[in-house]
Amino acid sequence: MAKAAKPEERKASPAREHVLERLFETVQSRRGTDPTLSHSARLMARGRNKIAQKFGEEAVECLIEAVNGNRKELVGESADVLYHLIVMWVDAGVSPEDVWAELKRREGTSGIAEKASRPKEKLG
Ligand SMILES: N=c1c2ncn([C@@H]3O[C@H](COP(=O)(O)OP(=O)(O)OP(=O)(O)O)[C@@H](O)[C@H]3O)c2ncn1[C@@H]1O[C@H](COP(=O)(O)O)[C@@H](O)[C@H]1O
Repeated sequence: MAKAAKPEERKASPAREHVLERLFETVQSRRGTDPTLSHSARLMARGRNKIAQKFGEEAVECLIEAVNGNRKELVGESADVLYHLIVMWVDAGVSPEDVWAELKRREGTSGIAEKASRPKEKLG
């Protein structure tokens, strides 16, 4: 009988990672296409400020659902945030691999320890 993987040996769900990568590829393929046929193309044609504004709006809607304890709505708003974040990555030339690499670089470093290691800001 196969042994159950220890928590540290368990791989991240492939489906979770792949859906974001597929979405990235889809949005990237929409760049410069007909904005009447693709919401992503329309959003990117409206420019970086509009993309950033939409991301900010979706993030605020997401945090409102979290604060209000609306689990189902939080799931939907989270999907909106991720979609708009991916549009922002495509527009800025950032790839999912860039972000995964940064997350992997941080693996195992506590946020508390990282903050404590920062150079102290000078006062006054
Ligand atoms: N995940 C999404 C996704 N989430 C949200 N949205 C759209 O985002 C829009 C948000 O509506 P809003 O009124 O807030 O935004 P807006 O139309 O820019 O409005 P204003 O700022 O002008 O007021 C809606 O049209 C949603 O359908 C998405 N549109 C596309 N995707 C994914 O992107 C793929 C490619 O889509 P297209 O680029 O449309 O082909 C799709 O197959 C999906 O997988």
